[in-house]
Amino acid sequence: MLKQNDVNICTPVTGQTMEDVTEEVRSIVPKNPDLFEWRADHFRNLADTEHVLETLETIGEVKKDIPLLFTIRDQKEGGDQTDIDQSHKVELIERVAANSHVSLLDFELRQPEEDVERVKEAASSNNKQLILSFHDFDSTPSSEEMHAILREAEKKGADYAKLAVTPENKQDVLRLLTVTEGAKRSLGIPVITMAMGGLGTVTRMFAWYFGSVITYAVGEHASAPGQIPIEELDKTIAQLRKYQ
Ligand SMILES: O=C1C[C@@](O)(C(=O)O)C[C@@H](O)[C@@H]1O
Repeated sequence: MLKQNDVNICTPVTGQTMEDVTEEVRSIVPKNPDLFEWRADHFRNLADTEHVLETLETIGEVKKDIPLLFTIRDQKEGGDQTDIDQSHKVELIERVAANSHVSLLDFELRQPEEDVERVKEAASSNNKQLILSFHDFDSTPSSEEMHAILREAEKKGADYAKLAVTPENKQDVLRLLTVTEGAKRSLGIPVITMAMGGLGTVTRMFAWYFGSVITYAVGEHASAPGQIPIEELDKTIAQLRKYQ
């Protein structure tokens, strides 16, 4: 599964069709990510559950033994528009949770309480891990709020607490890193943090050093602002590792 107490590089997959998604995974495999994220909100045919499950099979055939994270990102938190409503989304996640190719699910902390509960139940009854995440595409909340968000994810039963923010200046970037370091010491679950956009790129390279266990990198296509290609991230991480 994922490396604990160490960084895992995750490459999102954003294709719109079964063919695109499968080809994307196939071409990223040689780049050796630690994890794939299927950002299924970009998929054009989510309403057809059987087609989604079939696509998981084709991903399974090409992804080697690299774990797969399944995410349908809400539009309010940076996702694409989908062809399904909220209740269909939760039902689909429940079906996906039972699929053997999927190891982890990502769901937003700010989704309706009963839906978070259902996704949590789907994850634990299928032995899958759950990331509860929070994205702020406008700003960086106060340090107290960021701590509270990560703690809330733990309280709601997440296996990983994730926080993505948008910095307006370098102080915001430093606060995110400080919160990461503090949360790593005080929470009982691992944290995943990043500051988005160019100002935050340093967190994609180095937040792991402060305790974040996943960093998202471009395999073929970016899924959020500020991600850098996996080949370059690999070198940067290796460089710090060598001398730390
Ligand atoms: O939540 C995250 C983190 C992310 O938003 C990022 O900023 O790298 C990228 C998304 O694909 C992923 O689901």
